[in-house]
Amino acid sequence: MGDSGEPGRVVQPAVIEGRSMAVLYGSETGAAEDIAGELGKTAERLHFQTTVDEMDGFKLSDVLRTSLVVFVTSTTGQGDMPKNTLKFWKNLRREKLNNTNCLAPLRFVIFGLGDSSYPKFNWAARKLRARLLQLGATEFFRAGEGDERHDNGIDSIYLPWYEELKTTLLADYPLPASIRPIPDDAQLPPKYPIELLPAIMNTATGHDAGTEDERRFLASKTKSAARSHVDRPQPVAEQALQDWVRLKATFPGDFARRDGTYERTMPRQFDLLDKNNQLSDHPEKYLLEQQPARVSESPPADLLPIPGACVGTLLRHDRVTPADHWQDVRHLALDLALDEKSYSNAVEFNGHFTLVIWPKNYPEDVDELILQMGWEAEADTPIQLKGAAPRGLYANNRIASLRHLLTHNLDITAVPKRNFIRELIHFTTDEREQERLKELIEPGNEQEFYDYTCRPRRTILELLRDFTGVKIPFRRVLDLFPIIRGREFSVCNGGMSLNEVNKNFHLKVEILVALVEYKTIIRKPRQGLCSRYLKHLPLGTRLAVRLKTSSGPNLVPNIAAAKRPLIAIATGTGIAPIRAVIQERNCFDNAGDTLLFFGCRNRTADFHFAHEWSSYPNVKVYPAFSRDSIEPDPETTTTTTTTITSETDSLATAIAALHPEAAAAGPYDAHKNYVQHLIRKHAAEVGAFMRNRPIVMICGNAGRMPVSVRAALLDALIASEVCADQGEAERWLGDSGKVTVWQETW
Ligand SMILES: Cc1cc2nc3c(=O)[nH]c(=O)nc-3n(C[C@H](O)[C@H](O)[C@H](O)COP(=O)(O)O)c2cc1C
Repeated sequence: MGDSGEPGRVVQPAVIEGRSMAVLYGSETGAAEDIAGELGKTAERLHFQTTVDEMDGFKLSDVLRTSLVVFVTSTTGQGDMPKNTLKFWKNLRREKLNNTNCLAPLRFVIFGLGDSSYPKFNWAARKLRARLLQLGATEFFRAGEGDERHDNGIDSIYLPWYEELKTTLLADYPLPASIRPIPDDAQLPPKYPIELLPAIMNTATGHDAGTEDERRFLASKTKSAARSHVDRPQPVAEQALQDWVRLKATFPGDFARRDGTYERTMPRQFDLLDKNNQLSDHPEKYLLEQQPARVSESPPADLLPIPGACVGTLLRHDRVTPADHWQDVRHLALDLALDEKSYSNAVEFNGHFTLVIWPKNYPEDVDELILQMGWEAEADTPIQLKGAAPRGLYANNRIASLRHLLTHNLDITAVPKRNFIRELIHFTTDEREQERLKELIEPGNEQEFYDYTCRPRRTILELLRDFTGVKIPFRRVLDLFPIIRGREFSVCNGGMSLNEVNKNFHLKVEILVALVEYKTIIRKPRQGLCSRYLKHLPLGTRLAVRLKTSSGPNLVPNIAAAKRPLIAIATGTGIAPIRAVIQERNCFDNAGDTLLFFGCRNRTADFHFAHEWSSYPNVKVYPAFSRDSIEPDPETTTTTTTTITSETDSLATAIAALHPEAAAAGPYDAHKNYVQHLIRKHAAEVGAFMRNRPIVMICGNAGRMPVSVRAALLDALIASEVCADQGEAERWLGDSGKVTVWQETW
């Protein structure tokens, strides 16, 4: 044990004059932030004085005072910079900096995170890199571009890039002969240590914790809290079996094999489930059991001090898919109480919003972690941060207790990242566990790591169950556990419907949420943290939420925009932003026509908002039911306003000429019924819209869907003779003077 009471040695990086590094990230959902955190730790081990921060937390002038800067940024929206880089980016783009060579002293490197199914792949990183070079900065190592579409996601490109970067840093920035890199078996000092405050006023009770009374009170509270952890004793036989299995395991291969066999035989993409509001269309991979996971006590309703948040009260909470449907989709409505300024900003915006919700952990999970880590004695004592709080931690400086922090702020059910596992090595004295943990993150073992973590979506809590020797010192929790991030949901209503609450400065917002629930072969059915939290939220619950304007262009800024034709293509809950935009457009007189291509499984199960479209005479719907009979029945389809037009022979011939292989199987891929097939089928109408400067929205599943939809739009442009060939069609679709394309896929 070190003198801090922690196992292992703690080594402070040396202070070496002129050796500093800033790792600056731009991140929407945390992937780039994780990578920045890992790079920051590596830099510390190489004795760089290191700062890790979002780009907007850093001034341009500070960049020049740092020896090396590593930029890590994802791309969002339609090739846009993430929100937490916009200030920095605006500064960098100032015209007066042009031709000044003002960044000549800067040595930098950049790693981008993107998704190649978007046409503007990794544009944020590319734009940033181009501007830095233009202003005279020098790249000290090659840029990297991670792609979510690769087999192991971003890691496929990132890991080799990271290893090479480390080697380059050591070679090009050698340490003085007397100083060696901090080895992996030594710990870095904590960045966000917390301390217990037994002697301060306990705000919850009003008692002075320093008095005899308070000490007794806290002691009894702690005791009962400790007792509450063991309210679910494990049957002896079950325990013995688990111990035996663990003993026999040659980890991690054995665990991974047992856990991964099933998934490995299925198509990939399992890791995509990590996204918000998303459930990829492969139910056979997660085989959700119909009985819900056991629900105990709900998370407490405390409202966190989230900047820019308002209080939302749950007005509506309906499951909109049948109980026997594989996917549980919820339609929620909240009454948001805004201040006057936020209200008028929102009303003036006219565009479409996202709602950010911060989920919480369930008390039973928190209890389990406390017991497992042996934190019973400290769990209910007030705590205080010793220094600055990590970004995104929305808590008062003086926090009610460790239990409170674990419930409201720390994501104890996240999928463990490599960095987390690396740190755990310091906190077990069991050599076999240390070996297993090391093996898991060793270069070359990426597949094992994926099979053990991402693919079965094993949670941190479950990992700690497998490594019972790990005891994390409570002072380190903020350094180890990820912070619970707000989850963003596309608001699915707009226009007049926002004002249905009828109270001053209140807005009614609705969201459509596909609950992320599935079962892998390891133990229990899984639910995303937010899905589990939302699923059991009773009406009337008050939540701290943030209403954000969506990234990218506002699609309905004025009447002229509302009059433009709209080609909307959605799958599943991707209908959410489209419904909002249709409602917003139809607040204006003579709003333009809409062609809506909507893909789902069944007319009766997940044709979301089907009954609503008939109230808009300017909206024509073409539904693609992938699991119903191949061709929608014209009779019943017209009742939902869709008129199936019979296509001309010449159009069919034109499509067949473009895709002879499909034509051989029958016209318009007759064996399939996805949105892209309907776009081709109705190419004449699509073409007519294309001639009139339409807005094109593509929303829903990421991956193949947007790529196939774009290919179908190109085909439609050619088949309808708007464009002569593929090249012209591509230029047409890429020309913002002819068409505005807006994509939101996840
Ligand atoms: C709404 C949305 C828009 C996106 N737009 C792009 C894009 O235009 N180009 C791209 O390469 N990747 C795009 N992506 C993919 C992200 O850059 C990628 O998933 C990245 O790993 C996210 O990192 P983050 O969690 O740090 O934001 C988009 C993702 C989402 C959810």
